[in-house]
Amino acid sequence: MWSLVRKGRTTTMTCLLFTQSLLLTSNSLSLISKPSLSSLQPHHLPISNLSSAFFLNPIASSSISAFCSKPGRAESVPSMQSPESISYLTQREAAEIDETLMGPLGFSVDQLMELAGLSVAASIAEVYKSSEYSRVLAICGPGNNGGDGLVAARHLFHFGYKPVICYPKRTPKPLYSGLVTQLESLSVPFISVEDLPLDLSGEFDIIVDAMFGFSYHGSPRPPFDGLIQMLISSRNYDQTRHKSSVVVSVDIPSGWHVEGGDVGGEGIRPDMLVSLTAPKLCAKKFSGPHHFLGGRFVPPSIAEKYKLRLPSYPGTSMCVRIGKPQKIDVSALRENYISPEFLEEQVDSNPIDQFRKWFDEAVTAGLREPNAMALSTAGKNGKP
Ligand SMILES: NC(=O)C1=CN([C@@H]2O[C@H](COP(=O)(O)OP(=O)(O)OC[C@H]3O[C@@H](n4cnc5c(N)ncnc54)[C@H](O)[C@@H]3O)[C@@H](O)[C@H]2O)[C@@H](O)CC1
Ligand SMILES: [K+]
Repeated sequence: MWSLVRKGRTTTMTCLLFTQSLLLTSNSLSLISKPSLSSLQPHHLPISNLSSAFFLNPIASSSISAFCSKPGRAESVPSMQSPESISYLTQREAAEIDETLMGPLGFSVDQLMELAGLSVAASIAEVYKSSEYSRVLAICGPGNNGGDGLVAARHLFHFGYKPVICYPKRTPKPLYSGLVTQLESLSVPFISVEDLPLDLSGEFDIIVDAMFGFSYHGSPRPPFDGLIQMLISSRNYDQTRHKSSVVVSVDIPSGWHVEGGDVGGEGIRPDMLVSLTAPKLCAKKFSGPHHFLGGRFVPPSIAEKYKLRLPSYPGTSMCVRIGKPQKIDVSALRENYISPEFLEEQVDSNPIDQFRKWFDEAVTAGLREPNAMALSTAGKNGKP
């Protein structure tokens, strides 16, 4: 919403934008005599109710795009199944389901891996928008969990992220070399463990932990012991930072016991866990803000055999959230923008032309629906 407020010789323009709606308040172009918010209220919610309302400088497109890309925004995927009511698999059950899918049920490993990796990328994109979290490091292990990471990185590339791959123990099977070739053909860089920066948060917004999945056992061997330590220490180190990289674990937080979780209490603490097929028992110990389920390929026969209670996937989505998203502090979403005074002469005399300028700015700033607006008018006395 924009309003021009006459103030002596000058006109003060206040721009209040909420949920991408533009609101012109004026008999022609929002010229009113009293710049009080209360005078606007017959047409709008009271300011205290406008949870996503911002004062902003309408000339500054960057302000508009800042509004469009609030960090950590999620939720086009619904869900909300209580974590207590869903099924968790033992390590043996997970391996058995794997064997059944790829045996009697006729799936191939690359098929399932493709769907698993796509689910991971889709879950990430639900929560961490590429406009704010573009720099991704995928750390991939030697098994299928690592393969999921390679696939996820490829999809993230196509979603607009900038992935970098650390894949220190390559598996010389055609499936894996194919995945590497696909990434290389997209010019996705590969980085060695030695070349990784000590401060991962300085270089990456998201770290995809695709080191180990449900076949992990024992203690991590090199170089993964060091990589896991890097994730842990980078997190500790970065607690003082304004923005540290987020860790997304694929299926299992690497280094955790598949059933017991982080038994020593010193393992990685991912921000997001994407369980595949069905969560494993360790996922009960996951306390991060974003738990998703992916791998939308479980046929009813498997679900029945293992008595799986899983949240249903909404629509055509490849992922579904488990549990409620963290409560959002609505007041923390609020941002104030100082609107500079400017002369009435600066406003185009033709309100349609002026509107067109502002509209073009909204389009240029990348608003999702720049044509969404509300229009209201005021009389010559400035009253609505
Ligand atoms: N339905 C399914 O079963 C599906 C499984 N997928 C993925 O496959 C994963 C399981 O894959 P895998 O069975 O290949 O196993 P993992 O990827 O869990 O890991 C196995 C590899 O890790 C190594 N390893 C195990 N313990 C280690 C340790 N302590 N230190 C160092 N290396 C160690 C093993 O030698 C082996 O190379 C799942 O977690 C999931 O991510 C998906 O790709 C597709 C669907
Ligand atoms: K993992």
